[in-house]
Amino acid sequence: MLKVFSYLKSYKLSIVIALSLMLTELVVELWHPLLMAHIIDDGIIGEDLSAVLRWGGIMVVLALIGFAAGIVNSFFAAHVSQSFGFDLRKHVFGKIQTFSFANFNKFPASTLITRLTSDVNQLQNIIFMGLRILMRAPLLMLGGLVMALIVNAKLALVLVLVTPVLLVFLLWIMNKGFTLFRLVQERLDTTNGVLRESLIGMRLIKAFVRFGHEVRRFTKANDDLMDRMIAALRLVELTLPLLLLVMNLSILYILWSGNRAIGSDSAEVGEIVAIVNYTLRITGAFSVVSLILTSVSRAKASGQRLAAVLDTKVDIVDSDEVNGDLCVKTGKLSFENVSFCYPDTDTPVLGSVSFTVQPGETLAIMGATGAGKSTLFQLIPRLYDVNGGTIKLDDADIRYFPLESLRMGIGFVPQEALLFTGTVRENIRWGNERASEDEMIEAARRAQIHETIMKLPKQYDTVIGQKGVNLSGGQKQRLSVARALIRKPNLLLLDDSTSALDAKTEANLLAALKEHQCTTLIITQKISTAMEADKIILLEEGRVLAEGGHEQLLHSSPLYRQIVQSQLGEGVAI
Ligand SMILES: Nc1ncnc2c1ncn2[C@@H]1O[C@H](COP(=O)(O)OP(=O)(O)OP(=O)(O)O)[C@@H](O)[C@H]1O
Repeated sequence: MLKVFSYLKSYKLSIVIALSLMLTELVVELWHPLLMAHIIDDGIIGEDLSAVLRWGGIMVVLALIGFAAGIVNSFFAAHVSQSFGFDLRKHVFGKIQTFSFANFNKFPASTLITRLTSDVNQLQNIIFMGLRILMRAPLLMLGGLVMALIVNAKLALVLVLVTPVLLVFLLWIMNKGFTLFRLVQERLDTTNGVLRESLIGMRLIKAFVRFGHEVRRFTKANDDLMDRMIAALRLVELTLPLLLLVMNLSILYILWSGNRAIGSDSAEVGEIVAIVNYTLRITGAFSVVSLILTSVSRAKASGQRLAAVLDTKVDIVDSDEVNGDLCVKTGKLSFENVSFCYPDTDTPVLGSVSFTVQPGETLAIMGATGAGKSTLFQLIPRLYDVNGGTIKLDDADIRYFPLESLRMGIGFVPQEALLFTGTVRENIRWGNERASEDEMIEAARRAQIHETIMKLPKQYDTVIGQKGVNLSGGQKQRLSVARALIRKPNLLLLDDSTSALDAKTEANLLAALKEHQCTTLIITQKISTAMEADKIILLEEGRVLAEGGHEQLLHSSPLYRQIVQSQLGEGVAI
């Protein structure tokens, strides 16, 4: 939690200025009842007009000073809170970029969005209020109490008894509220999650006419959020009427005992007016605290949620034995007895997988759905670490490579062709921003997408909608391939990335990849693609069932033969 607030350090001077101005306002506020007492006792009861004018004049000057201090304080409070929010969002976002997939399992996208938006906002609000009014409230209570005791200790005794009890009560409510508001933020995560899924899956929802179902799902999440919010608000809303009741009873007691004190000449009218005035200010301070109690409790819950993100241990980082000089050079890849199961699960997805791909070779990986093909790919750029065995690149354990240079040397085209909002140019150059225009066109040509791009309304400047909505599946796949090729990787991983291409385009793409001698691993379900590879491995339930060239497997693997015959017909010559 302290880590979250450490981002305030950069604004020490502004905070000191804001707090000094807040103190100025406070002093002015505490001075007022004393001046009022002088006006009543010296001026009105003593029938001295000059005393009224003198004390009244001082009162006006002080009020102007307080007013100016309040305005400048607001400027500084706004500057500090907004800058703090900016820094916090930046750092949390930066931290999320370093997360491994195991970390993402703990923090799904919807909760990270809520934390980066709503939770940061809660903290910003509380910092603004803290510098503006919140910190003033306890000081006003303490100052009011001390001043009332100075004016007439006997009459102010009731305040000494009541104020600490109310403070303890407020702290108790704050603590309870914190637990309730943490639940509110969790429900907000769920609501955001449902909303996000519905918006992303809008085409599917319309096609399946599942509009009613989605509305019901959202309404349930929304209802849940409302219920939690009402429960939390009910608790904090109870505090203000209770505080006002106790403080008003105290004022009645002060007036009653003050009346008796005047009778016995142990107090003056001005003193009673001053003490009542201080009691009203203490009541005001309590009201402020109780009104922003919601924000305090919410901010505490939000602070903890953001601290949880910042304190998360990233489990895939450079190892202690990292060799800073290593980078992917030849693209030779070997798996040696690799086994793996996903974090928090105990079912092995890969077991004792071994194979080698020589530099410039193409390896096709085939296997039934769920066999572990995509998982195998994810281990190569260390999106997950192996549980057993070793993966070697250029004959060195991938754990000895600096993570960044390992990933920079690999061109990865995931199963789902994910594009970003922006132009075609921006999407291809996303793979390598330093690439020249010619290099970008070269990558597009190799990916067999250049001709298609030239037919688009603004060619490379054509804007692609969110997630590439205005492109076909095959166009998206080829753009993703171009984005990987612009890096000029020595190792290319294509996860079923040519599935939507027609046979001719696919053959051209594979031929273009071969020309550049980059080691290529390609997951595919199509025999026509696998036949183009130098070597094929058949994966079944996380194990290598067969390995070899097309002809070799036709003779040695009944399963491969079966796949070939199912795709190319029974009459294939063996
Ligand atoms: N993030 C994950 N957490 C836990 N288990 C997972 C995760 N991702 C995949 N799995 C499991 O690992 C197994 C292998 O999945 P993988 O995606 O590697 O298969 P695949 O061979 O690529 O399948 P497909 O051809 O359908 O893409 C499956 O049983 C799947 O349920």
